Amino acid sequence: MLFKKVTTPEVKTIALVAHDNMKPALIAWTTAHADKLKPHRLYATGTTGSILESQTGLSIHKLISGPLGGDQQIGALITEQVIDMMIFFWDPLEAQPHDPDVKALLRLAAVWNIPVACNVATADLLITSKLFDHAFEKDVPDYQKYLSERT
Ligand SMILES: O=C(CO)COP(=O)(O)O
Repeated sequence: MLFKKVTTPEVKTIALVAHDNMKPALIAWTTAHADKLKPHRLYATGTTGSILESQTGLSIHKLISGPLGGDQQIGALITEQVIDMMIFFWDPLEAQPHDPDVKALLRLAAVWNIPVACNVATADLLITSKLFDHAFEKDVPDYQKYLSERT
């Protein structure tokens, strides 16, 4: 795969997602960091977004609920390079009906070099990074080159 440099902007688009048993942890984390999150554009799967909005007062663009396709919507936004960062507290102790979608979302986040936090410790590291509020460069797949070499 050929890669190219892109700049992740200062104001980021951040996806927030949590499975049901992990929602309390995401609510607590989002509440604790609401001031730092507020300047950024926030997206979430349906239930997570509705709860976070009502509990934190943050404005959140809500997608479909995860089991009904929300994980796939976030994955699609990653391939369109809309999402810059993802906080996804998936449940390591309970199988989900949409496990294939969860795996697909995590795979696309890896393909597109998205910073992802799957637990509170990593989320804390990301949000306290000096790059959280600054632009930074990263490598992503160079789709135009990929296409031109295959056609
Ligand atoms: O299932 C999810 C992620 O896989 C989250 O979906 P909800 O936010 O709708 O609960």
